[in-house]
Amino acid sequence: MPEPAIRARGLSKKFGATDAVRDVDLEVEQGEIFGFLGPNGAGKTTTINMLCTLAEPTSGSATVAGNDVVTDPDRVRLAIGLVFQDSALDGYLSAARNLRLHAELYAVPRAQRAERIEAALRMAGLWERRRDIVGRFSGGMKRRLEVARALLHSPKVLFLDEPTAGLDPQSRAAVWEHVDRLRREQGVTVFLTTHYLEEAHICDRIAIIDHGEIVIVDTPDKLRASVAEDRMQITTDDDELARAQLRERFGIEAGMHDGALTFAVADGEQFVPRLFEGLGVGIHSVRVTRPTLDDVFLSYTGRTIRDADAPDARGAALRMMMGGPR
Ligand SMILES: Nc1ncnc2c1ncn2[C@@H]1O[C@H](COP(=O)(O)OP(=O)(O)OP(=O)(O)O)[C@@H](O)[C@H]1O
Repeated sequence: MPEPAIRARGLSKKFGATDAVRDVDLEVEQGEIFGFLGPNGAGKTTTINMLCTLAEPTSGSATVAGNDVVTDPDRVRLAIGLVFQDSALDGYLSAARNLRLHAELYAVPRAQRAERIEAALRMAGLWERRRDIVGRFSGGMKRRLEVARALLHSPKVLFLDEPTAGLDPQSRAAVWEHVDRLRREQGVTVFLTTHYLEEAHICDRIAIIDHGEIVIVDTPDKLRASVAEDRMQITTDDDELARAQLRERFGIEAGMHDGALTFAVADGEQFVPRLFEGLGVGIHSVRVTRPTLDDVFLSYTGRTIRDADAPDARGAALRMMMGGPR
């Protein structure tokens, strides 16, 4: 087995009496896209900061690309790329100049700089705009440039903290496409946090963290399957007969909703061929709806991610009702 890209054992951080991160155990494989989900104050940034050597653990240990974050922080820093919520680009400089500065800072060998910068700009779709001042870029372009910059020194692990926060849907999609390509073409391990659950599908696995503790880790599919069954809606030649057949042949109780026979099964997609084979009634249409990651988040944390994050009074009231942090 290759060494995991990230390994944490009992990783904990206290701020005074606050347990920001409690006893986190994690293993992220090389080349994996790993998502870290949790409401505000759950401990995501503190965990990332410890893994990136920006904060020291109170107890426990972690390695990144095989290097210990406490005893070998310099090697960890060389092995990682960082993209945080706040832009660290210089808006007065051109895209290419921003990358050149970073390459110098990370001592990318002089002979390789021009080539790497060109490759990074092309990958980010910004080669044509390389001479433009970054201050004039859209939010999405800046974020793609930041990801490109974070990869210039060929890190093994890329940390992205809310890389799509505040971007419009089109720019968000472009950032994810970029991240996905990086993984496919360069095998980079990606550790990311996001508030947009619908975007967490890009992840191979997701960890849900709440009150500083990891609640569950699994693939998006398995997480969805763990909280609810798929919902199926079918229309047929004879819905009453189909309903009786579903009960008799499959042991399923179906109801009529919105003009369709509706029922729940564990794996809708696999059930479709069985349905066609065994129902014995002509089927006109089949619709399979899977539980969403919002359902998963609600089930494991007792809150929806948006309620939990809402800065308004309604969000605060909800959190109080649910016993969460205010
Ligand atoms: N420097 C600090 N001093 C004191 N408490 C802190 C500090 N940093 C974080 N905390 C506390 O630790 C807990 C975890 O915070 P953290 O920023 O890691 O959460 P998060 O999940 O990243 O939230 P967000 O989505 O808002 O970034 C919170 O209760 C926060 O108030």
